[in-house]
Amino acid sequence: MTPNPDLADLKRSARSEAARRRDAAHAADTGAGAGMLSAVLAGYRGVPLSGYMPIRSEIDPLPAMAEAAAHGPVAIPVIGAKGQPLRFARWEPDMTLVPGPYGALVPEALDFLTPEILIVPLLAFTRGGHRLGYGGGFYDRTLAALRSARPAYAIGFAYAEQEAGQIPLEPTDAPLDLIVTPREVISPGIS
Ligand SMILES: Nc1nc2c(c(=O)[nH]1)N(C=O)[C@@H](CNc1ccc(C(=O)N[C@@H](CCC(=O)O)C(=O)O)cc1)CN2
Ligand SMILES: Nc1ncnc2c1ncn2[C@@H]1O[C@H](COP(=O)(O)OP(=O)(O)OP(=O)(O)O)[C@@H](O)[C@H]1O
Repeated sequence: MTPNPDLADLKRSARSEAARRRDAAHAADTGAGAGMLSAVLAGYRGVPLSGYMPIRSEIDPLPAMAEAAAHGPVAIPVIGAKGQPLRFARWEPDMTLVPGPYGALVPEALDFLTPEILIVPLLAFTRGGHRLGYGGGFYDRTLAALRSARPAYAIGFAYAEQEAGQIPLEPTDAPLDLIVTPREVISPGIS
């Protein structure tokens, strides 16, 4: 696809503004988010789940992942190569992790699985289910690939302050099915 310089500029400035807002929310975090996420995930016990190892000021899903791991398989993302979908390696609380590309930790021993529910990190979201990430297109490619075979349920996990009125969109942006914040659970399309 021909790159669109205006859209790239818009996304770049949306990312830096969103990162500033997330940093401020992170500094004031009271830890309430993981409880909201656990309550949602309790409805899907035993379904293969992917979480993430938080980097920068991402909201921490680890307590909810640990609880889910007591009931079924949980994985974390592993970057194979730039421009390729993510892969997901089985995660257990207290397992040995090593630094992966871009600083996120990955399991030392890789046991890959296919998640059906994905807890998706983000910089900004809209109530309509649009998402802004770091610009690698990793989750967009991953959700597109997973959804070409079977439904994959994407749960955006974020601070309430990461909500944006609108996000510059590309045709390849994969929508979120649900958004969980420490304050509320948002079903895009139902307002
Ligand atoms: N915790 C966590 N783990 C994750 C992700 C994530 O978003 N959060 N990923 C989700 O994909 C993958 C890592 N992806 C990343 C992609 C890009 C950058 C990054 O630093 N990008 C540059 C800008 C690059 C550009 O604009 O071309 C930056 O933000 O400065 C970081 C992580 C896999 N693991
Ligand atoms: N399914 C796809 N197939 C091919 N290219 C894609 C796909 N999804 C995204 N891209 C490309 O990847 C690049 C980055 O996408 P985008 O800016 O939406 O990333 P992001 O959602 O912010 O990042 P991430 O998903 O890694 O957190 C864009 O140039 C986009 O066109």
